[in-house]
Amino acid sequence: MPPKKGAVEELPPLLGRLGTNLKVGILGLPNVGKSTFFNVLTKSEAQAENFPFCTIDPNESRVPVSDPRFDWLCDHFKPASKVPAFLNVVDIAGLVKGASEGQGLGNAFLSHVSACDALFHLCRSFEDDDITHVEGEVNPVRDLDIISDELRLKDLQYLDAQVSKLEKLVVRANDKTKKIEYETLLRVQKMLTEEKKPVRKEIWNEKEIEVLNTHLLLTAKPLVYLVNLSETDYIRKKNKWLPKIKAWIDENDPGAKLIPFSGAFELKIIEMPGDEREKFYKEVSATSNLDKIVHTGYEALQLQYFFTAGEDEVKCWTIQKNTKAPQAAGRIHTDFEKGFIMAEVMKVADLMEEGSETKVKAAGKYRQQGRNYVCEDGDIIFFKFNAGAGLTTKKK
Ligand SMILES: Nc1ncnc2c1ncn2[C@@H]1O[C@H](COP(=O)(O)OP(=O)(O)OP(=O)(O)O)[C@@H](O)[C@H]1O
Ligand SMILES: [Mg+2]
Repeated sequence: MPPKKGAVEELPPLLGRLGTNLKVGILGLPNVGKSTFFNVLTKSEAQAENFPFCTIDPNESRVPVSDPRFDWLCDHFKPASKVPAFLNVVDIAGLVKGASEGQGLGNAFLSHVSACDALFHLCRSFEDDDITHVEGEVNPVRDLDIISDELRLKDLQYLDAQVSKLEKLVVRANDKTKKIEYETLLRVQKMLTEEKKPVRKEIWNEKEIEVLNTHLLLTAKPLVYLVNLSETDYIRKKNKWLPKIKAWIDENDPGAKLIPFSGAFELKIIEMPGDEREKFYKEVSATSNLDKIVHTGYEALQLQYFFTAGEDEVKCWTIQKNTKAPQAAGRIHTDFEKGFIMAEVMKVADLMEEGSETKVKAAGKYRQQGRNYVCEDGDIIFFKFNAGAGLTTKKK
């Protein structure tokens, strides 16, 4: 049956926590360069020392997401206030083999992972005899196995308890309301045990996603692999482990992103004044990879943003993918969502091409969208809403 006219059509839910204040955690063995990466990323002062477990409490910071469209809008409107989008990043303590059984920082560590919505899985591919490796020698492929096993084992441990609780209700007490939950978790348990496949790799239906979103398993979190190279290897774009890491990903996490970077290279350029840095980039034919990492992390969180733009302010408003216009309006104020009338949408590319809002309108590219409009990344939106007493207000 076609949906009723004017009704809001439902889109399939996303796997993961609902909300816009999502964060990406930096995951890896001790002493692989997580805090160094966090520091260069956030230019903050979290401890980066040459000894395992130097980061005990998770450090959290936010990093602006660069966007030439945002820069162009700021240049165009010259607003008093400029607010970019941010990626929330958490530096987590190192995980060791056996963490799921309480080794190292064990469960405390895993609860920090659990609080994140996506993960940068960082592995060490730089040699340095002065920097201790908890497993003896550098071998990122073995390290990838250790970490992914720990996450899987932790999920299994959690599932064992949940499944036996649900079994009592569904099988013994015939509670039909818990049947889907029980069956979904059984399927996850089987998949993690027999195929060793992470939850994020399976295609789930809507009901299953609803169940999974009440459990938030560690292997359901989107993951981006970061390989920490020596400065020399990063510059020459070569390292003996890279093909092996790629092969490991193809086998264990096909389709996942792999981004090489170098903590040492990034530390060096962070100290340089802008013009010196540009000169150095040319000299070595390499540039920082941090921007790419930030964008990939933001995408892994399934986030995007729309703009509000005017002389007062140019601002990026973070929304989850598949967000409809009324909910996007609700990001600005709950009244915008409650009294939503329409969204007036303009594309940055059209504004760039035409030169002004008036010309975009004249060219017929300024669109009025209703409740079912799914916001697209980088839309410039003006919401019209009914402010309680029947008053129609247009708000930027
Ligand atoms: N690409 C690199 N090349 C050489 N040395 C590096 C590189 N990246 C990081 N290091 C060095 O490795 C050491 C460990 O780094 P860091 O403290 O960032 O690790 P960590 O993963 O946060 O450790 P922990 O789990 O103990 O918190 C530091 O001395 C750092 O300067
Ligand atoms: Mg650290």
